[in-house]
Amino acid sequence: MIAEHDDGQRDGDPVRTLAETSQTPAASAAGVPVSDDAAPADAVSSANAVDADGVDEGGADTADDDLDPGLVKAGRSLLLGPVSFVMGVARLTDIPDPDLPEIAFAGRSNVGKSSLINGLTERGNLARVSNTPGRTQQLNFFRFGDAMLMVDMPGYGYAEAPKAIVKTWQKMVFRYLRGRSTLARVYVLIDARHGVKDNDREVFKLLDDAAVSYQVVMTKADKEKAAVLARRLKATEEELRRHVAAYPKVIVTSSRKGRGLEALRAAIAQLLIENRG
Ligand SMILES: Nc1nc2c(ncn2[C@@H]2O[C@H](COP(=O)(O)OP(=O)(O)OP(=O)(O)O)[C@@H](O)[C@H]2O)c(=O)[nH]1
Ligand SMILES: [Mg+2]
Repeated sequence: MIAEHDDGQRDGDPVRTLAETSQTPAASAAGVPVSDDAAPADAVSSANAVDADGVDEGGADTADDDLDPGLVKAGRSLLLGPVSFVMGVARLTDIPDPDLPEIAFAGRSNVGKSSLINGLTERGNLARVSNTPGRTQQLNFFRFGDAMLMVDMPGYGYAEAPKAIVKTWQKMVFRYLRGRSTLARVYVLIDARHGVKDNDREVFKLLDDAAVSYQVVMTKADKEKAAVLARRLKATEEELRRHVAAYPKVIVTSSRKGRGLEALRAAIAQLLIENRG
């Protein structure tokens, strides 16, 4: 039985404004609300300590408490503020003008990209989620005020769709990652149960070669025991040290349990602050 939310974006949908919160609009023209005491990058990643007591039992990561409050506030204001679906793109010639900083969520099919976007924005149906690998088949662009664009990407690797179609969209994913001038960071999602696979390594190499900054986010942490997760986290961070464009710290998340979302929001806010220079 395939469970999916079917009220997300559609091919060729008109621009669609989604639920707007009462929060301060994310973006003054400059982007993110800034705290004068913004913490260094490492403060954000310190939220990733793995709990010692087994599979995540739910609730936000307790280490979220260690985050810089200014960045957390900026991250919440940005990600929980107004967001609109801009368009779904099947051909690179159709993508929106590169007039805002952009972040993209990449990863193997079914790793949890669309779910993470819904978790980060607390909009259950912003991005389409499915048990079937290969649900997202276009580059889906979301706009956060005047602050940034976010892209939900089709997955790479195995997908339950005709081979020729999968090949076309995966080619587009790789070309987009290589050639988008406004791409501020790619979040490469890795399933906590599976760790880094060879097709993830291909993406790491592509991003290294293209000098596109990227950070690994582990997903579905609720599905893995804490001890295994801790080992996998260490191994992944060790592997990333060999990659020039990789951010050294991994953020551990569970969209299902809300874990790590505050840390990721704060990291995105910090990125935009840095990007603004
Ligand atoms: N247990 C658990 N399941 C999750 C989590 N995040 C996503 N899932 C499930 O994983 C499946 C795939 O999620 P999606 O968000 O559609 O994954 P995706 O990477 O966007 O997939 P494609 O678009 O097909 O590449 C769905 O059944 C989700 O409910 C999580 O944090 N924990
Ligand atoms: Mg998806």
